[in-house]
Amino acid sequence: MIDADPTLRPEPLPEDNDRALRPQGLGEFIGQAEARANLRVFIESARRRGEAMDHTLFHGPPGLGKTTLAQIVARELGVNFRMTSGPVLAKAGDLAAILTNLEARDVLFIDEIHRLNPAVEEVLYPAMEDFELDLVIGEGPAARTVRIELQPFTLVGATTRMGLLTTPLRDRFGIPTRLQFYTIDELFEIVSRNARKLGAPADDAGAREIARRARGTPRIAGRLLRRVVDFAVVEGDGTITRELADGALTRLGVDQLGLDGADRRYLRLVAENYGGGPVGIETMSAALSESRDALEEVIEPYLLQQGLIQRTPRGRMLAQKAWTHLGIAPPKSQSDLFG
Ligand SMILES: Nc1ncnc2c1ncn2[C@@H]1O[C@H](COP(=O)(O)OP(=O)(O)OP(=O)(O)O)[C@@H](O)[C@H]1O
Ligand SMILES: [Mg+2]
Repeated sequence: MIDADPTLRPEPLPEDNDRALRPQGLGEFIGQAEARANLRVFIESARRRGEAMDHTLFHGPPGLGKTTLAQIVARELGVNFRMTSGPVLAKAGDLAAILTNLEARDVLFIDEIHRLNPAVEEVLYPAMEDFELDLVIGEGPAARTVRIELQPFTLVGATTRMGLLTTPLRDRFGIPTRLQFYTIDELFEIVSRNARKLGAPADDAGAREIARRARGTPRIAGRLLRRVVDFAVVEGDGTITRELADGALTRLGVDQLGLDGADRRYLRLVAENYGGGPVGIETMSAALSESRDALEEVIEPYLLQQGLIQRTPRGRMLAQKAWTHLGIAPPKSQSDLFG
């Protein structure tokens, strides 16, 4: 595009969109009431004492606000925010370079912290505990260790897989915080606010319809809202009503419970190929051509929370609600189970 009309801007990247809707302060952050109330106290205390806040770990399914909260913590503490992620830190030296550049009380955010290389993790232990770095200089017999003092800092880790964190790492977080799926009321507030930010009027029933079908997740609420806005602009009069939202979401393959195609494929596989289960996660992974991680991190948490599936020692099983939702009658052995 050369010499384009300035009104014909290229579509902003999804990242930019995300940024536009990201809450900036704790007061603007909706939901996670318990985590928010606690963080408020820890932030205020650190500020008054003039110390670095204790290391904080956010864990929970994708899109619930871990990165957002980490940024908010730094902003509320009035310190710099440095961001990296587990897979990016390949060598101990990479982490050492970041740590030695931190200013007093800064927040260092490590996303996907369960994917840290063990050699890098070793460096993190004394850094977190004593704000010290043990660096090995040279090689072979000439190698020696030098100790470097670090500025006190706050490590904020985020993970979708708490279970994959090593115990020594987990134990070094003074503030472990589990994020929960959002209620429909909370998502309703988020959708209404974001609709205003996007300049797309949504009536209450329209906003609620999107909230109901957002899988308990603000990121999904934001994504669905944008698509519904598209339909409202092109096929409606620009206003988001319940009918418009319902029609748009149905066309996008998001059903009444907010399940998408991948969720339904999962449920249908257990129902149709395994008589409702139990079926092992590896078998599911192979049959769906999805990694086990994706099933456990992204798909299953919401199905479990909704009471659609159960985890048993022998594998996953469908609950009665899933059969009803799929409109399939459970096999005899299963319906006996449900009485
Ligand atoms: N409480 C909230 N209120 C409003 N918007 C929110 C809230 N929490 C998250 N969001 C929005 O949802 C989107 C996803 O949030 P975020 O990136 O913080 O999730 P995450 O937990 O870090 O996800 P991932 O595990 O994939 O990294 C962002 O656009 C953010 O603005
Ligand atoms: Mg994130």
